[in-house]
Amino acid sequence: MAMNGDGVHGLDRETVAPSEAKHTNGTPSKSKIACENGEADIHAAKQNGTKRRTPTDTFSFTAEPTIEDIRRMQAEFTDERDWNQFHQPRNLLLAMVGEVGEVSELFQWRGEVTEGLPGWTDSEREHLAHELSDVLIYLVELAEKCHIDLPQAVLCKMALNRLKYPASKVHGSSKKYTEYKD
Ligand SMILES: Nc1ccn([C@H]2C[C@H](O)[C@@H](COP(=O)(O)OP(=O)(O)OP(=O)(O)O)O2)c(=O)n1
Repeated sequence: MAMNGDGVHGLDRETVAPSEAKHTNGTPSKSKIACENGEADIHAAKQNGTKRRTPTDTFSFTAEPTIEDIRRMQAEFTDERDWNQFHQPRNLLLAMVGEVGEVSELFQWRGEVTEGLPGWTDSEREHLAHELSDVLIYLVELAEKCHIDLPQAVLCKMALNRLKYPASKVHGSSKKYTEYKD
């Protein structure tokens, strides 16, 4: 039986970056504070997110289904087929990686592809939409089966990314954070 929302525990944020979770004096670490501020970040992103791009660059998603909606729909799909018995974390991981391979196949041998995929046919776009959806569906179910609250984990990880890559420091550079000297 697939888990309902009650069975999915929230992410223990201290497991996201265990080595950084607390300073030795017991005060919360920067990363823990960053994770806790994630909720505020989402509102700021909603207000500022599209301002930095020109109108021709903007593309946005519809609001639904949410990640939780996707988790629930996939749980119903597997329950109806008695497939939960096959959907352990490792199998889901392998299935997801297989679907990532199918996405890669669509880009294979095309050379660089620019944003918006100019030149792709409707059928190629539809195929890509299907394969990307397969990846997302398996990713969401994998997170569920690992008891990772994916939306909260994403908020937390983005907050950590902002700490690791301050815009003022890395603007316009694609260097890995380990390449910065200070
Ligand atoms: N045991 C399974 C089999 C399928 N699916 C669901 C999740 C994916 O969204 C989709 C994957 O189906 P396929 O394995 O048939 O893969 P494709 O749809 O990519 O078909 P193909 O490999 O022919 O492109 O169906 C699932 O949850 N569990």
